[in-house]
Amino acid sequence: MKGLFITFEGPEGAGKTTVLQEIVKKLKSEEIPAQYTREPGGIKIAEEIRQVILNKENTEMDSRTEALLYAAARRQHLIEKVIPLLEKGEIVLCDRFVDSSLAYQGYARGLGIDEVFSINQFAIHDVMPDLTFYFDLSPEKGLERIGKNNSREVNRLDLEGLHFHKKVQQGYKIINDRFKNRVKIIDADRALENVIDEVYSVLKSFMKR
Ligand SMILES: Nc1ncnc2c1ncn2[C@@H]1O[C@H](COP(=O)(O)OP(=O)(O)OP(=O)(O)O)[C@@H](O)[C@H]1O
Ligand SMILES: Cc1cn([C@H]2C[C@H](O)[C@@H](COP(=O)(O)O)O2)c(=O)[nH]c1=O
Repeated sequence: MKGLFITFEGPEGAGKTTVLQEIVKKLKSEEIPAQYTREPGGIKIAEEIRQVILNKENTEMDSRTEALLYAAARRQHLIEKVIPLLEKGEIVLCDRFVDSSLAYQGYARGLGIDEVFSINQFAIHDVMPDLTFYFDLSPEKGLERIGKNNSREVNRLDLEGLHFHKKVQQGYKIINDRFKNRVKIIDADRALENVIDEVYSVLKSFMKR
């Protein structure tokens, strides 16, 4: 595929969405074709699956069901949106991808990183990101940031306790190590402008490689 698939990962409230949208604006201002998208979501069917997964009332959802729903949303999003854009040569910047499933469902929910990767292989068919930005921020600070954001709707995963979010962070450490060739760790505990500047500079260098 001709385009570039760039993913943004990290804990809740780390600043991924805010930075990602600024990066897309910067790329477009240089007339570089780039698209923002997100998981779970990005297209109608996957947005509908997102509503089911993140609905606060679905407290009875089984962990394997949760993992399969994320993988189903991922499959449809890849087929309908991501792969066609990559084939057109665009830069696709995606808010979360398979590493989220490995950290949240594989490690924090205890389903096993390898097991969750295996069900995702069925969904992604070896389509993996070219580059992943991991936004490094403590779960305490991330949850504090989203707590201050009144416009953000609290979802089912946000409501998990700090213990769960600490496990997510531990899971990401394992995954970042496993995929160190494609993961760039970004210190997200800085002024927003500094985070944007670093991500943009790493991305521009990557595009020239
Ligand atoms: N570097 C920063 N310093 C302080 N506040 C920030 C910074 N980056 C983002 N924020 C604020 O933190 C909140 C969460 O940001 P954002 O929604 O971008 O995070 P996220 O990583 O996408 O979170 P989630 O995965 O939970 O959706 C927002 O209110 C945003 O304005
Ligand atoms: C893709 C994906 C996401 N999650 C979790 C991570 C977040 O808690 C929510 C998504 O909300 P956001 O505001 O869009 O970040 O879902 C997950 O557990 N597994 C996944 O594969």
